[in-house]
Formats: sequence, structure tokens, C-alpha cells
Amino acid sequence: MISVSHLVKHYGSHVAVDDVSFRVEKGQIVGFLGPNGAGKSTTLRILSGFLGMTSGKVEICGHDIEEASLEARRSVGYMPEAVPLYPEMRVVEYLTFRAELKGVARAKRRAHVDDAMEKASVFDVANTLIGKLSKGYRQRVGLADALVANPPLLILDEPTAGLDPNQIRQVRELIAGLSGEHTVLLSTHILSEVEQSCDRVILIAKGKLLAEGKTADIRKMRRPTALDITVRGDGQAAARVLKAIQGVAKVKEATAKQEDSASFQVTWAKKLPDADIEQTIEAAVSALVAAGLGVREVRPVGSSLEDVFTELTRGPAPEEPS
Ligand SMILES: Nc1ncnc2c1ncn2[C@@H]1O[C@H](COP(=O)(O)OP(=O)(O)OP(=O)(O)O)[C@@H](O)[C@H]1O
Repeated sequence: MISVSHLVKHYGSHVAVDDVSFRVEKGQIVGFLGPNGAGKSTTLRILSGFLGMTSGKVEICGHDIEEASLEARRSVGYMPEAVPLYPEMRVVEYLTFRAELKGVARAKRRAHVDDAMEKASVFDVANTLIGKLSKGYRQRVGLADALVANPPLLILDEPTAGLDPNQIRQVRELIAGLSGEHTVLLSTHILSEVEQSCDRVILIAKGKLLAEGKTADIRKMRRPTALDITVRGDGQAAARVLKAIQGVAKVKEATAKQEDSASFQVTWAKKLPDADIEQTIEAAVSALVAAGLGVREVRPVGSSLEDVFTELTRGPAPEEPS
């Protein structure tokens, strides 16, 4: 569905995309994940035919983006990060106008617009002026716009950016509903977004591809490396209890102290299997409670997106001295 080979994009002397290659197969929902400035929007704009590349080869549904640009562009519904909408138009008018621009035959336009409004859940605001819509609805109109010519491939740039948690959930559900019929490539800088919506992930940072794989495989890279624990009661007793837990390599007490509680960072051997990490956490909490200490907070550390990126750019962690 998408084939990207050695893609490079320079903005003047700045290299925004640096020799990136990947494939997206039919029917998949793929997350294009990376921190700000990674080159996500630049890549997606090139794939959608809105921006030229410096070098490389891109095929969309078998059409070369440079040699058969019209056919390639017709295969894609693109939703940019900032959806350009006309505030003085009603939703249905806007989508009909967009369908016309995208070459949908007059006789089919009404059906296409209805179908896009149905899929993007904007039927109830069909006759509302776009300028009066909430951000969440505007985003969904942007999605309906991407869908209106019924393209096989959807490219969505940060589709949930700026939405509240409720709206994020609704947009995620809409995207999940598109799988099967459409292939979706969406960008985000939020790991949990990808975990919830995507079958596969492409990780990118500083213009370079870091990793590509099934979401479940990327998730495994998020294993916590330590545990922050706050305990009410005797801090020294708590430290003794934690040090005695099997699997724990180090217990470090936080310097900032509260009157009636103590905080610790507990680390385990880097090579400890995932299942043993879970057991260690459970054992630590049970032992503290059994010793009459109150557990106020337990927070796994080292599971943020940044940690995954650091891990990937740095390579495997050195073995713990035994
Ligand atoms: N038109 C432009 N001219 C010059 N540099 C640009 C231009 N557009 C983007 N860049 C730079 O290229 C790099 C990649 O930008 P891009 O917008 O593709 O990243 P991104 O991963 O989408 O980030 P964000 O999540 O912040 O949108 C950044 O360093 C950015 O500053």
C-alpha cells in the first residue's frame, strides 16, 4: 500500500528526513511515532503529494509519487495537523465542495458525502457552520474530508492533537472503525496513542528511522527499570524490607523527606525477566504491608517514550555487575 525507499528531505542545509525506508501493508493501522521535530509531518506531506522530496522513491498503491503523482494522490485521503476548514460554510456544503475538488462524479457526490459523514460521525452537525463547531467536531470534519473520495489509504497527521480525553476516545474509536476497509497511517508523539490504536509502529527521531514492528513488540521495550515507592512509617525499616526482596538490586532513599513518610527508588537487575519484575513489585508491596508500613505510592519508572527512544538510540543497556 505504501513503499518508501531511502527517502531524504532537506530544508536548505537542514536534513529533516534522513534515508528513511518502510512499507505499510493493506488493511493495517500503522502509527508513525516520534518526538517533536522528528520529521513526521514532513514525511506524511511527501507521501500525500503535498511536498516534494530531495531524493528517494515513494510508491502509493503501486503508483510512483513523482511519475504518477495524480494517481498516487487520488489514492490518499490526507488530514493535515491543522485542518484547513472554511468557517463560513456548513459541514455538508464544505464536504460536497471538497468531493468536487477531489474529482468525485456529480452523481455520486451526495452518497460519498453521506458515507464520509457517517464514518466520521458528523451527521448531527451536517447543517452547522464550521466556525461554530467545537475543536473535536472540526477534527472529525477533517477526517470526513479525508474520507470523502473514499480513498483506500488514509494519512492522518496527529489526529488527536489538542482534543480533550473524551474527544480523543471518540476519534480513536472512529479510526478503529476504519480498519479493514481502509489502510491508515497516523502520526503521533504519544506512545499510548499508538498502543491503543495501531497494529504496527514506525519509530522515528531526528529524521531517522529507529525501529519498526508490531505494537506488542515495541511495548515490550517499555519495561520499567525501577520503581518509586513512598511509604508511611519507619523509613529505615522500609529500606531493610525492600533490600530483602528477591530480585531487588538497589534501594536508594530520596533526599527530599516528608515528616511521616519516606520515598525510595528500587532498581532490579537489568536482565531480570518481565514476569519476575512484576513479581518483585508485588512482593515489595506485600512485604511492606506485612511489616506494618503504609504504602502511599508505587510508580514504575523508565517506561516513557523518551526512555524507549534513549534505549533505541543507545543500543542495549550494559549488564549489571553481579
Ligand atoms: N518548511 C520548513 N522549513 C525549514 N525547516 C522545516 C520546515 N518544516 C519543518 N522543518 C524542520 O524539519 C524538522 C522536521 O519537522 P516536522 O514538522 O516534519 O517534524 P514532526 O515530527 O512532524 O514534529 P511535530 O510533532 O512538532 O509536528 C524540524 O526540525 C523542523 O524544524
